Amino acid sequence: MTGNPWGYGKQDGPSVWHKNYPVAEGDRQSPIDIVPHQASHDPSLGPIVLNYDKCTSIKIANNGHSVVVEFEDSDDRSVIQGGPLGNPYRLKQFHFHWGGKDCHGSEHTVAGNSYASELHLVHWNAVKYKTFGEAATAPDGLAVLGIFLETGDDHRWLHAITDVLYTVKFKGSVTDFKGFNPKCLLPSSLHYWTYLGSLTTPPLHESVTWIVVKDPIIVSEKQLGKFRMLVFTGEEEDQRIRMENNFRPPQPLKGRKVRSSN
Ligand SMILES: NS(=O)(=O)c1ccc(C(=O)N[C@@H](c2ccccc2)c2cnnn2CC(=O)NCCCS)cc1
Ligand SMILES: [Zn+2]
Repeated sequence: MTGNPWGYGKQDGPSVWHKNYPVAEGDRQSPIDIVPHQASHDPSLGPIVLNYDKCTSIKIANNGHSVVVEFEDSDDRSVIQGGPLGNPYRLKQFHFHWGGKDCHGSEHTVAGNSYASELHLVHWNAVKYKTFGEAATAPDGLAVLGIFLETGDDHRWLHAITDVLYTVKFKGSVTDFKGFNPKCLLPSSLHYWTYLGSLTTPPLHESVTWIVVKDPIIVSEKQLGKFRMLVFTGEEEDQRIRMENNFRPPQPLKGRKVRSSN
């Protein structure tokens, strides 16, 4: 396996990604700092609709950048629609970004404030594109639902994930992970901000309609701490680099409009 093409360290982190991925300096990069009072309220923005009842989770994996739960996406069994979306988008995976301490870790910030972590539910436009890879390079190819995580009380459903993280400690490890419905990780209100952006990791394709939910979910410090026992490195490597601070900082808005649902 070739060396790490990109990462979050000094030598291979967000500040040098532009060298191999020039789109890093593009006009619709993510994440961004969301300034609520500058977002324009758009009454035509309907509610987000999640049809996850038939969703089929398959596995949980450490891909060397984050911990990812993958879903069966060969049909429209679990989709997101409504809001700014013109058609349903298929759930493919979800993953997290987090910090080394609770004061930072999210990718999007709100009026300059970071949350401890951010959950990304990644969907693709299977109406217009044949594969995820094709959709990932199209301007309307992907829709990512972002949920902030804040520390406080224990989150009863996040245990299903934090209790198995030890099985995917090393880069490249994968474990069966069936029967998990991510609807249990959403806050009660799905009021959101939405804007046109990009993947927040290389290849940084400008293909994402971002839907960032305003209300955070609350998880305990203990639960969040379990994400930090993952490592970026493979089991066979002699270096063990703790997986934390796997977030890209906010990028220039470049004149984009952020809209808010009610
Ligand atoms: N943070 S985010 O929600 O904006 C986000 C969402 C999805 C992807 C993604 O699917 N990336 C893979 C991909 C495969 C085919 C075409 C393009 C992109 C890829 C490329 N090299 N590795 N991967 C796996 C990967 O990065 N998976 C997502 C883990 C987030 S840290 C990346 C970031
Ligand atoms: Zn992400």
